[in-house]
Amino acid sequence: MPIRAILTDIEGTTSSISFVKDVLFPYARRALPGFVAARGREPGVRKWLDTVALENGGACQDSVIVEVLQGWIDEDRKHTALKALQGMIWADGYKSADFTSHMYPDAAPALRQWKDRGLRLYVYSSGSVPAQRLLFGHSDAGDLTELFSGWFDTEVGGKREAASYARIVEAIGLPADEIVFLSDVVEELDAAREAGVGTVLVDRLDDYSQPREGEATHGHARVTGFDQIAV
Ligand SMILES: CSCCC(=O)C(=O)COP(=O)(O)O
Ligand SMILES: [Mg+2]
Repeated sequence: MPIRAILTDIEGTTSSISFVKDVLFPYARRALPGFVAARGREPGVRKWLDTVALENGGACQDSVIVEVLQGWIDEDRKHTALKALQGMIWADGYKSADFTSHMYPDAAPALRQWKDRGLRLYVYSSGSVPAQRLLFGHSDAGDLTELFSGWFDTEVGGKREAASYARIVEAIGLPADEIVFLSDVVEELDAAREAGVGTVLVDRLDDYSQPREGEATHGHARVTGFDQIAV
């Protein structure tokens, strides 16, 4: 079956886990109290703060919501409300050039080559769609946003649920077996495979001290960089 689209994860796949954990998360954690104080009344922000409050028993002070969110950052919770708020906070960091996003050296050349060959490229990450656009728009390899035909976050569903990939397949409008999903997380690849999508485990040795080999790959094709992916 010819491959006509690539769907890629971000953290641990195009970009290092340490960039997300050591740069993005601490930035959001530090900026959160000021962000909520300054913008907490904006409807687009309030909606997510209220979602967090509801999950913590209902109405509570903003200072409590901030503490809950900071706890979630520490736990690396992939909660849609947290991810939406993080994306808004990171916008300031990228705009003021506090950081650019990490791209593995093999990622941007491969994405460009696949695009030039006529493949359609999509992103599926736990990071919100605005955060994904920021990350690819301010990467070490320049602005890569134009390469992508679509963006998906957890509003489509969790990354370990087959139904999310079925929805993405529907949105892309190609047969599932003409799409390949790239990720560092085996459970995400299992869910994609259940939906009929092709899978490649991107096993970044800088991110994972133990290579996932043999049974640990759950039978997914395994590469250590995008330059090893033949499509
Ligand atoms: C794109 S925003 C930064 C990454 C992030 O917050 C995150 O949770 C990434 O998870 P992924 O699904 O890309 O592994
Ligand atoms: Mg990942």
